[in-house]
Amino acid sequence: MAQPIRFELLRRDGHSQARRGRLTTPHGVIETPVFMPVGTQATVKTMAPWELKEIGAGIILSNTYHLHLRPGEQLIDRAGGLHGFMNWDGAVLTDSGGFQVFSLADLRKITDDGVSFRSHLDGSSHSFTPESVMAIENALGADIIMAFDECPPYPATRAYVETSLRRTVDWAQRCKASHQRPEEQGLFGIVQGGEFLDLRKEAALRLIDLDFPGYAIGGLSVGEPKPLMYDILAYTTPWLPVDKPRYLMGVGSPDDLFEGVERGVDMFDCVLPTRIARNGTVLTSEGKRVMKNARYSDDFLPLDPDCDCRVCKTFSRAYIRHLIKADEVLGIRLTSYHNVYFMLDLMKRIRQSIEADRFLGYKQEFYERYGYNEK
Ligand SMILES: CNc1nc2cc3nc[nH]c(=O)c3cc2[nH]1
Repeated sequence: MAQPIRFELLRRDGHSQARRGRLTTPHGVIETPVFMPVGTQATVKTMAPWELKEIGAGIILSNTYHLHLRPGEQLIDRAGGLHGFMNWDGAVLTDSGGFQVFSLADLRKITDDGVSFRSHLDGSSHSFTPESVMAIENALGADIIMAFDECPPYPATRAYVETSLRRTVDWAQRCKASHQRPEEQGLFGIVQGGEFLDLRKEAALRLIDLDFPGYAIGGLSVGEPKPLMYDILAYTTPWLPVDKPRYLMGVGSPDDLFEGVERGVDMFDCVLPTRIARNGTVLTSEGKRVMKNARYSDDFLPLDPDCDCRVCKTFSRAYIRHLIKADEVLGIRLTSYHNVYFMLDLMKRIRQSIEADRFLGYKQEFYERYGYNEK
């Protein structure tokens, strides 16, 4: 059977788990490690698809939970799936909704069959099962779809995590059995197991038996201390197939990208760059800058003098501060555009550093300038 998703491992770093790879999808070739901008409701907030294209975004994420509730997968299916609806010809990955049900919906009830919940929008009753979520993701038409899983809260007891792990593996099997478009959409399994390393290993091995084209590491970036997230990552990735992509869900900030790549992660997604942009905070090579700060009122430098993005080549900090202070919509468009460019450009430099066998050196260099001095 033709596989819609193919991964080539191009180079392994000699001094860490970092990898340089290439992910071929029905909507383009993605260089890894890759950062995926988040487009929850079929839009990366404030950005048009042609802007995403011009800054080099190859793949974006959208959310099954949100799009099922509004406008509904039937409408999107009639529009030609997410690609037709958004008029985006790059790749799309959809999350499977489990995490959003637990982080957004009300009155959730979870059983071995699935989850029932009330919409956070209008309180209407809904239920997700592996089969119903596959039907939604098949209708949305993403190139990569996530299996329906349960992301345990942090902290959670070992007993709770064990039950939810068993459920997640059982649901992964049911997703695989009910996936209607396996030749067009690659289905990734999601490794759970909480903070319990033996359960992480069990989850990985049981999902590998189901042979997915890629594996996500879930249950992280849910409030656990970062050192714990990094330790769980370092333990889990070696159990996953070296020739398949590893996707760390919901991560992360610039330092998380370095720490994740160093521990063998190929794919990342995070709302951070677009979320902080909407309150006027920008990412730069010298750290974050809060543009509302009065110190920028007559600062005529670009947001980041080292950045080649269109915003940094066109506008000053003073102008952007004015827009943000005046609540002018152009303000958050410019900060969003710059922040997404920053994350994509950072990932490009990380890929180049792996190719040049200087990943750890580049990490140290970035940390010192950005202000994460490890000393
Ligand atoms: C922002 N942090 C975060 N976003 C996530 C999305 C997820 N989706 C499915 N399954 C997960 O375990 C999961 C964990 C996540 N952590």
